[in-house]
Amino acid sequence: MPATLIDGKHYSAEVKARVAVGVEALKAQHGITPALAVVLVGEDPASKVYVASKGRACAEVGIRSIEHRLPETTSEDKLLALVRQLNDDPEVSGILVQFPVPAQISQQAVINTIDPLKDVDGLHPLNAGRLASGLDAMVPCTPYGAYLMLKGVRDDLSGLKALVIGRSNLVGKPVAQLLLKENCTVTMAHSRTKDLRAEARAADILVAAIGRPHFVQADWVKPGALVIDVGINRIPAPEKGEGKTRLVGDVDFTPASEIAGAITPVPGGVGLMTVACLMRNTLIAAHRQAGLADPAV
Ligand SMILES: NC(=O)C1=CN([C@@H]2O[C@H](COP(=O)(O)OP(=O)(O)OC[C@H]3O[C@@H](n4cnc5c(N)ncnc54)[C@H](OP(=O)(O)O)[C@@H]3O)[C@@H](O)[C@H]2O)C=CC1
Ligand SMILES: Nc1nc(=O)c2c([nH]1)NC[C@@H]1CN(c3ccc(C(=O)N[C@@H](CCC(=O)O)C(=O)O)cc3)C=[N+]21
Repeated sequence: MPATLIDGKHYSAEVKARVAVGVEALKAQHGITPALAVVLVGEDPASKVYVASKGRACAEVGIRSIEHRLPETTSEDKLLALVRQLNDDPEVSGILVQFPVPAQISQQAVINTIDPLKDVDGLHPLNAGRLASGLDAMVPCTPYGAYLMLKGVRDDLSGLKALVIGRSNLVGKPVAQLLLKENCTVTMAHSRTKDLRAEARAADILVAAIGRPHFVQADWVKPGALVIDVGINRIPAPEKGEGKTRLVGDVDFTPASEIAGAITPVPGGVGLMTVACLMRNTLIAAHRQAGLADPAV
C-alpha cells in the first residue's frame, strides 16, 4: 500500500491530550468542570454505540458526562423543553442531541433551540453563519477532525484542488468552509453532480461524506491525492458469522490506498476525531461561557 495511512488513533490521542491539559487548568484556576449533555431519543443501536464512545472519551479527558435517554415516542415539545432546561443549567457546557431524531420531531427545531454557546455540534444557524463569515464559531466536530488530519499530513494546503462529495450542514458544507479558509480551490459535489468520476480525478484532496459503502472507486482517485473518508456504513459480514456486520467507509479502501498519497481508514479514521473534537468543543464552550479566552487546543 503506497499511501500513508492517516491514523485516527494517533491524531485523536493528540487532541484528547491537549483537551485533558485544558480541562485540568480550568478546574485548577477557575474551579469549573466542563460538562457535556448528550440526549438520545429512541433505541437506535448505532446511536447507542456512539453515545457510549462519547461517555468513554469524557472520562479520559476529565469532562463530566450527562446522559438523557428518552423513549422513541417522545414529543417535540418534550424534547425542546429538555433542551431549554439544559440551556438554562449553568453546570452544562455543551449539548448534543443525537441525530436522526424520530419523525415526529423536527431536527431543525431542535437545532434552533440549542443555545449557540452550548452548540458543540456547530449546527445552529448562528454558528454556521459565523464559520462562513470567517468569525469565531463552534465548528462541527467531524469537519474539524478531517481538517486537522489534512493539516497533519500537509501543513500548507493553499492552491490545492479539493472535491467535497456531500453537502450536508453537519459535514459537507463546513468541510468546504474550512478548506476554503485554507485557500484550497473547493468544488462541492452531490447527488445531482454530472461526471463525479472526472471531478474526483482532478482533486488533490478528496473528501467523501456520502453514506454509501465503497462508493468512491480506486480509478476516481488522482495519484498521490489526500483522501478523507467520512462515511460510516454498516454492511453484512457473513465471513464473521451469521448476522454479523462490519463498518466500511464511502471509499473502496484497499484498491484506493494503492493510488492515494495518504488515506484515512474506516474504522479508525475520522470517526475517532469526531469524538475527540467534541471534547475540544466542550472545553471551548466552557471557556466562552465563563468569559475566558479560548484555550490553545
Ligand atoms: N466519521 C464521522 O464521525 C461521521 C460520519 N458520518 C457519516 O458520513 C456520511 C455522510 O453523513 P451526512 O453528511 O450526515 O449525510 P447526509 O445523508 O446528510 O448527506 C449525504 C450527501 O451525500 C450526497 N449523495 C448521496 N448520494 C450520492 C450520490 N450517488 N452521488 C453523489 N452524492 C451523493 C447527498 O446529495 P444530495 O444533497 O443531492 O442529496 C448529500 O449531500 C454518512 O455515512 C454518515 O454516517 C456522519 C457524521 C460523522
Ligand atoms: N448530533 C449529531 N452529531 C454527530 O456528530 C453525529 C450524529 N448526531 N449522529 C450520527 C453521526 C455519526 N457520528 C459518528 C461519530 C463517531 C464515530 C466513531 O467513533 N467511529 C469509530 C468507531 C466506530 C465503531 O467501531 O463502532 C471509528 O470510525 O473508528 C462514528 C460515527 C456522529 N454523528
